[in-house]
Amino acid sequence: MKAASLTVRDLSRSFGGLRAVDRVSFTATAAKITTVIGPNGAGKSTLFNLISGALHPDQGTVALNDRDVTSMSPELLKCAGVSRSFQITNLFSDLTVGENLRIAAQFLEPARSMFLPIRKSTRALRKCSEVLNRFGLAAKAGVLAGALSHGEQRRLEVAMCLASNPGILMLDEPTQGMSHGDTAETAKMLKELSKEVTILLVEHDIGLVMSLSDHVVVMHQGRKLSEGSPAEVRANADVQAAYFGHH
Ligand SMILES: Nc1ncnc2c1ncn2[C@@H]1O[C@H](COP(=O)(O)OP(=O)(O)OP(=O)(O)O)[C@@H](O)[C@H]1O
Repeated sequence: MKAASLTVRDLSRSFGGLRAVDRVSFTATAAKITTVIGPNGAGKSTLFNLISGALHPDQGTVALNDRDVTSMSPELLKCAGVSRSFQITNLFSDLTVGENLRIAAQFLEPARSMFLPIRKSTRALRKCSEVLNRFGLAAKAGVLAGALSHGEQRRLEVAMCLASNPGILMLDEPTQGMSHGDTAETAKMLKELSKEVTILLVEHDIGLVMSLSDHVVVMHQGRKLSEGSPAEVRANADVQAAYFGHH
């Protein structure tokens, strides 16, 4: 799929009396990196859950290109082109790197291919080898996912998201727990990927956010406090007070 744009309008969700996400609107432009930031409890994960279908909004819409995808199940959203990785490691640790990718790429095949020998799943197999090479994992194809380093596991998660050929890739803290070197390498890879797939991130590492993002959405207490280029957001007085903690 070609890189898609994602537009969120007036999205809201409460838990009891708490408005975790309060009328948030923004657009993740096609083939760009948009990052959602904000202090703990700002509503970033809830927003991601609303967009990716894990939670239903009380109000508001989510559109992929011009198609309304509000409240679609995560499975249908994946068919529509939204692929999401999670903060928690989401791999089959007893399967090899290649097998994990094969499962993710099987999505590209018609359902009936489940009953055919694996070698007949040519699209999935081609995608696997492309993704293995691209993510520098080809030499590890036969290694159990559980035996990879933390950085490699996170890389495999992103690779698995991409194996379904999405139009938008949603990543929740893709560099969490990574070494400095792995973080830099992942940043480079994401920048490269963003030429062909729209990327929507939640990220805490503010240095990374500023160097990597094309567009930043700042949340605070469920609301969108500000949005703009990294430089615009950094210069915004409200953001400085609420997020960076100075006035
Ligand atoms: N399932 C839930 N039930 C009740 N309250 C919830 C639920 N999920 C989130 N909240 C509350 O909604 C608010 C926003 O939480 P959310 O996890 O979306 O914030 P966040 O910005 O992702 O925080 P963090 O950076 O710590 O992950 C918080 O006050 C949280 O306690």
